[in-house]
Amino acid sequence: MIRFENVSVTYDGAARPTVQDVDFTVPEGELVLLAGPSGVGKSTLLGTVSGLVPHFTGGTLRGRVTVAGRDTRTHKPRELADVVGTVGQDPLSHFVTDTVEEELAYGMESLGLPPEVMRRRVEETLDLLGLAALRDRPIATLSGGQQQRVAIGSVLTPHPRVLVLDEPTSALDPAAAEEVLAVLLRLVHDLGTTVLLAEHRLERVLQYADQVALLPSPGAAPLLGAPADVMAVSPVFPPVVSLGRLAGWSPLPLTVRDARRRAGDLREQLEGRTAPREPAPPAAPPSGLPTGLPTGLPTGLPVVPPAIPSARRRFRRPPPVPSASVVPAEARSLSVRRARVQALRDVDLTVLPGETVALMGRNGAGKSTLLNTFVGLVEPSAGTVRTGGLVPHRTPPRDLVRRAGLVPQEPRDLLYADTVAAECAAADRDAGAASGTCRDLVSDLLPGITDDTHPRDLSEGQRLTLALAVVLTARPPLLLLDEPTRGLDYAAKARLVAVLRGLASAGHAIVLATHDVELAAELAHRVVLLAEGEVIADGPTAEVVVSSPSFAPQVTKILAPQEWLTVAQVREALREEPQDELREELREELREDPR
Ligand SMILES: Nc1ncnc2c1ncn2[C@@H]1O[C@H](COP(=O)(O)OP(=O)(O)OP(=O)(O)O)[C@@H](O)[C@H]1O
Ligand SMILES: Nc1ncnc2c1ncn2[C@@H]1O[C@H](COP(=O)(O)OP(=O)(O)OP(=O)(O)O)[C@@H](O)[C@H]1O
Repeated sequence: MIRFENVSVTYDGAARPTVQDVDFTVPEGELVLLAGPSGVGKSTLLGTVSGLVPHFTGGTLRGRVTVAGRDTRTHKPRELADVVGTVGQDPLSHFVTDTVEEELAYGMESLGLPPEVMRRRVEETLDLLGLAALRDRPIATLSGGQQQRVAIGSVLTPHPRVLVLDEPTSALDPAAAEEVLAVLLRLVHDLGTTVLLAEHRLERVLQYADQVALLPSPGAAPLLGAPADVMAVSPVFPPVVSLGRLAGWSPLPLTVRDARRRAGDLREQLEGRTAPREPAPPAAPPSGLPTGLPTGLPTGLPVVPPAIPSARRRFRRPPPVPSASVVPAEARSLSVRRARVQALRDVDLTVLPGETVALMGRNGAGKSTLLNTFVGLVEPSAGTVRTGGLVPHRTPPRDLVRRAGLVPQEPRDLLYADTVAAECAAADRDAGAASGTCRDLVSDLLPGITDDTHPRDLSEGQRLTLALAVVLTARPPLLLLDEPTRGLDYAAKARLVAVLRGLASAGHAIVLATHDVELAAELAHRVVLLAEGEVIADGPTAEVVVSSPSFAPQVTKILAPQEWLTVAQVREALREEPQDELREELREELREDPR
C-alpha cells in the first residue's frame, strides 16, 4: 500500500542526505512501526508519504514513494487527502477550525461527504476517543493531550485507507494511549487500514506492530522485520527488551505478559535482594513553617557534584546555588479556574531543595496548569502559591527567572533566535554562564545537533533538547519540566536523567509533569497524582506507582509481587550477593575457622 523505492531526502543546504537507501513496502492492512534514535529521519520519511516532504519542507527527494499507486511527488498533499490521513508531532499546527466538533468534521467536509454520514462519524469518534465532554470547547483551551486526541480523531473521521502518525501517543496519558492504539488496531484488523507510525515509547506500541522498520543511524538504510528480530539488534529498545537482554531470554519478549511467563528464574534470583535506592530525598518540612524562612531542612542535602561536568566547570561566577532555607515551590489550598473549567482544586504541594517530584495523571488533570502557576503564567483563583518565597504572578520576570525555569510543553515557545548557536549564546548571556555552557549541554544530551540549524528545522527531540539546555544553563533553584521526553530516544533520556539527578544532588528542586512512567520510575523521589484538578496521591515513587496498573513501569509489572522499578536496579542487584547468601557463607567460614 505504501512503497518506498530507493528513496533519499536531502534538505536544502545539508551536506548529505538525511535518509537514503530506503526501499521497502508497507503491505495493506498492516501496522508498521518506524523506530530509531532522535533526529534519525523518522518524521522526514513519514513526510514523504503524506507529500509534506518535499512540497512544504523544501529539499530534494530522489527515488519514488507511492501510496495506493499515487506518486507523492507528482500529487500534492491535498490530492492525497482522500487516501492518507496524517498526524504530525505538533497538533496545533494541524488545526484549521476553532472547536473540537468542527475540527472532527473538517476533513470530511473537504471530501464532500453527505451531512448524515459526517454527523454519525463525528459522534462515533467523540465516543471512541473520550472527547464527548469537550465537543464545544475551543481547541486553543485544551490541554496538550486533549489536543493530540482531537488531531487523531480528525484524521480518523474520513476513514482514510492509510494513516501516517508521528508520535501519536507522546502527549497521552497511559490509559488514553492504550485506547488510541486499540482504536487503530481495530481499524487495521476490521477495515484493513494501513498504518505507518513513528514512536519513541516502544513499550507502548511494540506489541501491536506487525513489522518494525528501524532507522538505525542517520543516513543508514532501514532494516525491516518482525518486531522481535529487529529488537535483537536495535539501538533503541523498551525496558521489557532490556530486561530480556539482561536475563539472556531468547526469543526476546515484547510484552509484559511474555516476560512474566519467562521471569520465574529471575524472580528467584532476586528473592531476598533489595532494590538499590537513589539517595533519600530531603525530609518534609515541619508543618506550619512560613515559606521563605530558614527551615533548618533539608538535613541531608547531598553534596555530590552535578553530572554536567564540562558545563559546570566553566561558570565564570558561582552558579546560583539555592539556599537551603527557602522552599523552592509551595502551593497551599490552591485553586485555579480557567474560563469555565476548574483546573485545580485545593492543591497542597511543597517541593524541597534536592527533591524531584513527578506530577502524573490523566490528560486534562491540571499538571501544566500547576507548573504554570509557579512561574506566574496562571493566577490562583483561591489559595496561595510561592516560588522561592515570592508570589510568582506579582514578581517581575527578571526576578522570577532567578528562582524558577520552565521548559513548556511546546518547547518552541522558549526559542526565538534563528540558529542553535545564537540561541545558546543568548542563554549563556542571560544566565551569566561561561560562553559554551549551553552548547556543551546540547551536545551532552543529544549529539549531532549542528550550530547553524534553525530551531524550526530541528527534529522534535532536538528542539526539546535545545529548550532543556537553555533552561538548564540558568541552573535555577526550581526546575519545572512539562513532558520533558517527547521526541527523545532512550539514550537521550538516560543522559537527561543523569543531568537532572546531578542537579537534584546539588540541591535543585525539580518538578516534572510527565506521562512517561519509565522516566518517573528512574528519576522521581516522589509522585504526585492529580485527578480532575485534585491531588489524589502523594508519596514515594515506588509506593505510588507499584500499586497502579496505569502508572507502573514495565519492570514492576514483570517482576511483581517483588517491587522493582527499573532495569538498572535489577542489574545492580544481580551484581550484589544477596544478604542471606552472604550470611550463610560467613557462617560456613566461622564453622571452618571458629577463631
Ligand atoms: N525542514 C528541514 N530543513 C532542514 N533540516 C531539517 C528539516 N526537517 C528536519 N531536518 C533535519 O533532518 C534530521 C531528521 O529530522 P526528523 O525530524 O526527520 O528526525 P526524527 O527521527 O523524526 O526525530 P525525532 O525522533 O526527534 O522526532 C534532523 O537533523 C533535522 O535537523
Ligand atoms: N486556556 C484555557 N481555558 C480554559 N480551559 C483550559 C485552558 N487551559 C487548560 N484548560 C483546561 O484545564 C484543564 C487542565 O489542563 P492542563 O493543561 O493543566 O492539563 P494537563 O494535566 O497538563 O493535561 P495533559 O496531560 O493533556 O497535558 C483541562 O480540562 C483543560 O482543558
